[in-house]
Amino acid sequence: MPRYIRPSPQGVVMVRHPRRSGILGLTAGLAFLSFVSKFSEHVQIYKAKNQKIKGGAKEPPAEGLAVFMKFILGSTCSFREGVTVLKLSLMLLLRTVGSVWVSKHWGSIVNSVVKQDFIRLAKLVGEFAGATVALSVLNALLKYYIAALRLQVREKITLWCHDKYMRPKDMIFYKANKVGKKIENCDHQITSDVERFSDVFAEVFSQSLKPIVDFLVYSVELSRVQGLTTPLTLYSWFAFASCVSAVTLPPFGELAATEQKLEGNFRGKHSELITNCEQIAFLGGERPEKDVLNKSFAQLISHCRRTITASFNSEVLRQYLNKYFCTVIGLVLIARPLRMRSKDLPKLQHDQIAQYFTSTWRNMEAMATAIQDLFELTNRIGRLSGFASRVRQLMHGLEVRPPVLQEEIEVAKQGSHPPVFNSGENLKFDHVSIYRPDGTLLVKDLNFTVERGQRVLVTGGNGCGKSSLFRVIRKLWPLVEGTITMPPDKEIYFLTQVNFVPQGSLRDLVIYPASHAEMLASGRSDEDVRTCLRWAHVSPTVIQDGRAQLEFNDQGVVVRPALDDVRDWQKDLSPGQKQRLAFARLFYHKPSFVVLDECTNGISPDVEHDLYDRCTRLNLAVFSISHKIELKLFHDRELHYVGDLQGSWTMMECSHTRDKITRSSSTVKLPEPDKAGKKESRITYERHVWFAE
Ligand SMILES: Nc1ncnc2c1ncn2[C@@H]1O[C@H](COP(=O)(O)OP(=O)(O)OP(=O)(O)O)[C@@H](O)[C@H]1O
Repeated sequence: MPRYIRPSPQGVVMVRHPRRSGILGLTAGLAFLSFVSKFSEHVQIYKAKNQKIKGGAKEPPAEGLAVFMKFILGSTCSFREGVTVLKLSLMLLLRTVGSVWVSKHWGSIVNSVVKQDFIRLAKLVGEFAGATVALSVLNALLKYYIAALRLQVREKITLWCHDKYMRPKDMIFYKANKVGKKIENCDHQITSDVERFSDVFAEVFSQSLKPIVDFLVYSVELSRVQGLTTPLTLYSWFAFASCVSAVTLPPFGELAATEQKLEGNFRGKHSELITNCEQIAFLGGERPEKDVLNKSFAQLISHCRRTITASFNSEVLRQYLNKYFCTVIGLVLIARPLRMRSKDLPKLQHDQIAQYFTSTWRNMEAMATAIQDLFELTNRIGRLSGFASRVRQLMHGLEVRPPVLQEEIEVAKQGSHPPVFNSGENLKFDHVSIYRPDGTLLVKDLNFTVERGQRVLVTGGNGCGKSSLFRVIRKLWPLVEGTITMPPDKEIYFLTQVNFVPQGSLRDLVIYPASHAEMLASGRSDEDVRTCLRWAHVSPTVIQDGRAQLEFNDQGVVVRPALDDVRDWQKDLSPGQKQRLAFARLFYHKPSFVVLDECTNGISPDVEHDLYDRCTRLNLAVFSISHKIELKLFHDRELHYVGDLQGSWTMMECSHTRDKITRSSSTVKLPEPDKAGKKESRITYERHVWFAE
């Protein structure tokens, strides 16, 4: 029971030993904080576990927020972020000190008003006006450091992800999206999930530090003025209220993670629409595609609805217990020292009571807000742990790719043809078998050699594994069995069916992935680039008939781009022009071996033939994958995949040249037997053109 009410330079104090009470208040405050942190963590883990069990999943989450944060921030953040955190903490501390000063000053102002001491009032108001300038700067700095922390964390995590995603030679960007255990909507996770995590992290950090600091400062202040009874009563009340709210608290972490997943799916559907918009437009697919978009959006919305409904019950209780009923308790606590003081003490002046009431009420209000914010943090921390678990999964998925075809490789290692890559002049296959990432055999026991300058046509039915052979050579898929001897990676060049158009100038399109500076450093010039464009029939220079091979109409103006021109090539170039540009790039790099994977579909036969001749003149070993049998004329041998379950294949001569006439022939199956009952027909091609040496 308070024995004294005495004015002091720090305001009206109601206890005999204010300093000792303050220290006890601090200790009690720290103990309460530790309870709050353990409580939130346990509630989240318990709720998530409950949710998983209800949802039928086997495993409860093994790790809490602390482990996620240690992994994410420990792998990415550094000294710079540490300094920002320190600065932010300092600002938060200073702002709380400022708020305590405002409470006390307010008490003094009320005291002067009640006493009608206008000279003192003017002095106090003047002080208030001056000191709050510093508080304004402090608030602005606080916002600045929160934004800076958010940006820095996002920057560090995103760059870390880019480093792993685009790690040279590992091709994680391909494997994570195409092979084995994929990372779902990887693009969305790197762009959106990381951003959301950084936002919520900075928010939680700033909003958790403030209530913690406020809570401790006001605990000390209230204990010092009123004794331990007031803070302990408030702690007990809030602990009780939180236990009650926890029963209705939804698993915010799980809900936030699911929401992000559904957001990613929804965005992925829009991306698919953009990628395939032309095909869909030709097919008139608006209705089914709209259904796909709406279905994905409906899943997202219904999840969000479930989340807000789940929050409703807990919110009603929290509002009443933490906000309104708490005011009732506060009023009882504030009146208690006045009501219970000893009769023998001197009578209190009105101004003293007004000062005591104003500053204590403000402190009490501030502490109650701080405690409420601490429990409110449970929601925010829940959301943070949801985002953190997704970012952690993403980072883990980028860092550690689960092995593909491991069992098959282990078996092969015990046999006589373990998987080996050797380096050598020619491309050589010794007992090589190709498997799909799911373990299906595509080709068995390939044995042949391709020397520089030789041309091999790879044929076979759709999906029999023609392109897969080259995925293994390029190490996109693992080699399971046999030895591949090959020149260095940079000596083998791949032109794929779907043409990729890099960004940049026309020159960049040809020299990709080299930069302009690298081109100059290697002694190559723009003239080389122009020559390659001409060889590939895509030169912007008028050669004959007043037209250039590369020209297009831009709003009524004929554009023939210069090498330095940067345009939206994806839009400006037709599919055939893109394929020709890919050949210009090939001629620029002049590798020893080139794989042409159905990359001439949009090119007219005269140009196609000239491009093949050019490859021969440049002495490139050519591997062509094509269904066009007339291309046999441009190849020496044919590797044919039978497409059976045993992975059979044949290798045969496919053209011969005599008297400057090249001939090739194929036997094709007829759709139905002809009048004579023949089921097959033989087609022969001849080529009389002979290119100048
Ligand atoms: N990333 C992948 N993961 C798993 N399977 C794949 C992957 N890419 C392709 N496949 C499968 O591997 C098989 C062989 O594909 P591949 O592209 O080599 O066939 P192809 O003979 O080149 O066919 P086409 O003539 O139609 O181009 C197909 O069944 C295909 O569905």
